[in-house]
Amino acid sequence: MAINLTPVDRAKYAAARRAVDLVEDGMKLGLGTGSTAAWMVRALAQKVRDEGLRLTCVPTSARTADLARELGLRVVPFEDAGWLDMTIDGTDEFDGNLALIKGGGGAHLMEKIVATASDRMVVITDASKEVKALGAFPLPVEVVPFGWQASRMLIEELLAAMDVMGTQASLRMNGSRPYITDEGNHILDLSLGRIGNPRQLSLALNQVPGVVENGLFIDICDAVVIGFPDGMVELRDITSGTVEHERILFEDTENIFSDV
Ligand SMILES: O=C(CO)[C@H](O)[C@H](O)COP(=O)(O)O
Repeated sequence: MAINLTPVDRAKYAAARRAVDLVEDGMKLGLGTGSTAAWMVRALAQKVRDEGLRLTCVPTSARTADLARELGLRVVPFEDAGWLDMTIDGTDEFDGNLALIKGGGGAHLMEKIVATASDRMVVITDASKEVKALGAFPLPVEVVPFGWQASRMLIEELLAAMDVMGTQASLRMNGSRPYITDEGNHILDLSLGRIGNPRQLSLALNQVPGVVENGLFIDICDAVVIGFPDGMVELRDITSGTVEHERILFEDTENIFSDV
């Protein structure tokens, strides 16, 4: 079968494949959300088929749960899983300390809960998402629908006193209606340009009444796998301080690509 993926998808798939190599029999795994995480779910399902692994999977969104079940992975409710061994997820941005902006796919609340309840969070990404300073990607903030306008005003007031370049908070839309998260909330996307102090901003945002969670992941991610279109991957582990390079071969991927 001819494999006809975009270069970005090849990069995402390569990263996903390398991350799945970290999965061992018996693990309890958090499954992220987004297009890169979907590659990981496909690669994981293939590994389970090939090696007969027994895994327990906790998805971070209804979308991921549907895909994982469809591909035969064992999905359980988070409350039944307990502490997880590892979460593998995508990101919208990451910096040199592996601080992240997530939530472009609207799932950062569940993603943050699941990742922080895991021994390790491994992020999978293509190289375009690495930044010197976080903030070019609009920062998602999940807010409860009740009084979201008041939360927005308070957030914009707060941003004026923070080390950021922009202060605009836009309600995320789904066509002509506000976007609704899996938890029934809205999302405000903050156009910040550059975030001088992500930790301070994250703490301050979560103090605003109505804010459920923001998309900054600070000191949560342990390792990043960066994929490239030619199959090269770089695995940077911040806990061990190691950097590894490897090439993923695409030849054995027909089963995965055939369901895309
Ligand atoms: O945070 C997320 C969803 O809430 C995603 O991980 C992030 O948006 C990256 O998505 P993609 O892999 O499609 O680029």
